[in-house]
Amino acid sequence: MYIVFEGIDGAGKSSQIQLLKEWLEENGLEVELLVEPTDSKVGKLIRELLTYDNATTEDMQKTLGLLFAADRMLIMDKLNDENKIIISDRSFISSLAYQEPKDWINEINKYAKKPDLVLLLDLDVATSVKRCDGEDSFENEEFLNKVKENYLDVIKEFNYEIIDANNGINKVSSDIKKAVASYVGICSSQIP
Ligand SMILES: Nc1ncnc2c1ncn2[C@@H]1O[C@H](COP(=O)(O)OP(=O)(O)O)[C@@H](O)[C@H]1O
Ligand SMILES: Cc1cn([C@H]2C[C@H](O)[C@@H](COP(=O)(O)OP(=O)(O)O)O2)c(=O)[nH]c1=O
Repeated sequence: MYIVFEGIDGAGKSSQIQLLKEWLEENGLEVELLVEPTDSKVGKLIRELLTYDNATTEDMQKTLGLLFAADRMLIMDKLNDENKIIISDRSFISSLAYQEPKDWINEINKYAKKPDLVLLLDLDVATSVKRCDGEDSFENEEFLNKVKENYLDVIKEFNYEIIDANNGINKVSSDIKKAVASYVGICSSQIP
């Protein structure tokens, strides 16, 4: 099963993925974690470009779109293991939310595997900017407002759950577990 966490910067994806992994493993399930951008040479180049002031320009966004698409192709083989639950921090859905135009992003990602479940951590943009260190040029209210709008549009094409990420960490984790339970055969009555 391929579960993907999506959301704007600082939504709580990394924190929640760790809590979900622990819970799934306590329930006897094998879990593997992935993250995009990856730690490949392509991923490292992406992270460097994200710190450049021109990262949000149309030309650079097209370059980033191609680099993100290439970077995720490097891990596509890991997504076919049906004996594990693969949880990824981001996917090509991030490209649909952050980059554009949408039809081109879909085309260059047409070989990317579609997630079985997308968990969209929906956070207020002002809170996101407060939580982030401002290193990436994307971490500004104007850009992230557009990203948040894009997420709520593109997500409808997938099997998804929207999680209110403005709550405390334990409440968010409980909501995520309740959303995931039926997909992985765990009884949700056990979830506090
Ligand atoms: N529910 C929450 N309430 C308050 N702070 C949170 C919450 N979830 C995460 N944080 C904090 O916000 C920051 C970003 O969290 P992180 O899990 O790294 O988000 P992401 O992976 O989406 O960027 C971290 O400092 C983390 O401790
Ligand atoms: C995977 C992906 C990430 N991104 C952006 C989202 C983040 O701003 C940045 C990833 O940096 P990261 O530090 O991982 O941010 P976060 O903790 O919020 O995930 O790259 C895209 O623009 N397109 C993509 O396809």
